[in-house]
Amino acid sequence: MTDDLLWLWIVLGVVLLAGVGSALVAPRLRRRGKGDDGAPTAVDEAPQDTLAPPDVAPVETSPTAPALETPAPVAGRMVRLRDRLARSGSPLGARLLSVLSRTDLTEDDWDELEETLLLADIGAGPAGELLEALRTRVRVEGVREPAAVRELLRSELLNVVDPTMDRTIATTRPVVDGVAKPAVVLVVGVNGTGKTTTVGKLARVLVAEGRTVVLGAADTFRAAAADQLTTWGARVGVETVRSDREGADPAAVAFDAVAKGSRDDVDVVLVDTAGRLQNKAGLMDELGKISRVITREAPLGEVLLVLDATTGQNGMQQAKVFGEVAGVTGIVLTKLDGTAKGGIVVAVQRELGVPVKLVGLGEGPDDLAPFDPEQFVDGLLG
Ligand SMILES: Nc1nc2c(ncn2[C@@H]2O[C@H](COP(=O)(O)OP(=O)(O)OP(=O)(O)O)[C@@H](O)[C@H]2O)c(=O)[nH]1
Repeated sequence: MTDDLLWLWIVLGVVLLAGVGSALVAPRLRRRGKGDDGAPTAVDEAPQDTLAPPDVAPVETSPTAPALETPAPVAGRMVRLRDRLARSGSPLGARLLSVLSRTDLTEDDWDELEETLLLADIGAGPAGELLEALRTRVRVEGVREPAAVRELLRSELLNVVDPTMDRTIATTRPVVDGVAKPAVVLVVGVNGTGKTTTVGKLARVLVAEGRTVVLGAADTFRAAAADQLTTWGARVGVETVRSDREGADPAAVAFDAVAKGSRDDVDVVLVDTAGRLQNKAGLMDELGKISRVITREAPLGEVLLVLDATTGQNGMQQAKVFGEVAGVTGIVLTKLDGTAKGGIVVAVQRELGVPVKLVGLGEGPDDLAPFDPEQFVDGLLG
């Protein structure tokens, strides 16, 4: 009886093994050659790697993170602007100096000076003040020496640029109810002036100074703007908060960015916005909502208005609208490398009553400098 049972088990085992073996071998044969009817199967035509056994896991190729860049030091960047202004075709200062150095200045000479100033976009008000001051000093001091004339012009130009204005960017962290919040900087302006680029460059300036930063891509009008900003941030290890939906609520993105900045305990949150609003009421609504929503999470430390220096007086009207609706606290004058008309610095400060704090000097990642009136005037004088 026991022997019979043993044989039964052996026979069952052999049958089972034969079944499993053929089940494994048959598909392999089909893969290698033909189907049952000898015709090539769909599997034959498939690329070889699709036949890998399921227990071989696909290799995860995570995208290689870009190597982090080290932003250039901030000190000395203005020197580059000074040199560029000085080398530009016909520096404002050189023309002013050539007229001022004439003996016995006539009314025609003064008219020529005025015209030169107006052509440099300095604006009628500041031009009048500058000429008045120069007339008085030339009459009283009777300056003739080229070096003395230069010094006289330098000090009067410096006066109209106003070295007393506070040009620091408010990036000191505010403390609310005993908790340190990130300093929030909102960047506004007409589209194409260089807002996104400026936010990216400013992030690099802050990183160069050892600050931690989060970016908010609240320019939801153009999906590419968020991509552009994300790339700027990634290059220096800075995260960007964005919405994947084009046309998403910019205030919601701004809020999320500031909330993330608070959670991550970062020093500064920079928020980029869109500038494509059709009318003043729409602009006021959108920027008003962004500011209100941000301040629920942290105080708004700075509102920077980005202006394109090459648009000269034409950009002033738009600048004024932004100035009225956005509570601007500082100006970023971009593309100063593309104009010899440095006078716009003076005009825009006068029109808006706020200082130029940063200037754009080119398309390079570190072509943004804290504005320095003395270096600027030296550049104008050539
Ligand atoms: N030469 C020069 N070009 C600049 C400067 N700043 C920005 N640009 C260029 O200006 C162009 C527009 O810049 P963006 O930063 O995209 O402008 P934006 O205001 O964000 O534009 P929207 O997103 O359309 O609202 C880009 O080609 C920048 O490289 C600067 O200081 N000098």
